[in-house]
Amino acid sequence: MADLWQNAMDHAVSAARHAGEVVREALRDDRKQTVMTKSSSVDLVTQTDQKVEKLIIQSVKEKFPTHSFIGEESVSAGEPLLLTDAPTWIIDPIDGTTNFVHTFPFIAVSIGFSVNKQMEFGVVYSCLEDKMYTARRGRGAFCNGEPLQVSHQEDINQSIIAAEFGSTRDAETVDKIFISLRRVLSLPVHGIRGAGTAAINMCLVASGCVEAYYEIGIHVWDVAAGSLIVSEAGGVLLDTDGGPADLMSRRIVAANRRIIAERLVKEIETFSPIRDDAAPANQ
Ligand SMILES: O=P(O)(O)O[C@H]1[C@H](O)[C@@H](O)[C@H](O)[C@H](O)[C@@H]1O
Ligand SMILES: [Mg+2]
Ligand SMILES: [Mg+2]
Repeated sequence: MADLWQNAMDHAVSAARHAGEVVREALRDDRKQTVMTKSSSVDLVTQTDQKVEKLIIQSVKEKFPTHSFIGEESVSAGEPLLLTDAPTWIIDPIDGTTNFVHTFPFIAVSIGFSVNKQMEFGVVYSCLEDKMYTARRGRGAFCNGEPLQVSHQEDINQSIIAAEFGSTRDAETVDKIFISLRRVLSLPVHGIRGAGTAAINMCLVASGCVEAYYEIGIHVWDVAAGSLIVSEAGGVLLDTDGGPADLMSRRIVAANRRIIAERLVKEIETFSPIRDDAAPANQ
């Protein structure tokens, strides 16, 4: 049977690689980046985020004019965040913008692709590591062409967990984040790490470098591509309440094994940010 989406995935890989060149070029350009803010004073965006997203979307439209898009910076500029059954490109042009602004070396271009609301492929390009993570539904996950396999560890006390502080800094949210961190650290676990980008955290789960990653506050574009890379590497995805993963819920647990995911969920002080598919406030 002809593989309908391989051509689209090949385009996603070349678009992500080109986007990575634009990111590296911007880092080499010593003219000061204009840094803007979105939902909070620490939720950063730059002209490079916006430029990269436009480049990716334009290149896709030329080849796949009927496809739909959910792009982080397009949504921020007012485009609807609507996931339909249509072939949809779910794009985070720079995942790890704070890292980009500070040249902290974990910066990803994340491109997920869904049809009938099911991920068909995911591409995450770690620009400074030159690592191209890819997954095609039912066909495994890879990094630069090498197969990926999650960790075999089933004891959370022998695990490293990835977590992030996010960009919401109100006292109530910060308290909940620290309650979870304290509980997880005190299990104890071997360590807690954070790359500063959800997409790369998920690729670290898929690579077997960390046993699990969790976060509350992310968006669908942060995790769409990484979710397929994790599951195709043999991993498990849950919501932070222990239910099935829901890419629009703004909550994610990605783990190597269900036993690790479910043990982790017991320690997470979960809460519910406004969903990505919630009706706009002014309706
Ligand atoms: O805004 P970008 O695209 O950099 O995405 C990151 C979020 O900004 C962080 O709050 C969040 O904690 C994650 O790091 C996420 O990847
Ligand atoms: Mg992001
Ligand atoms: Mg981003």
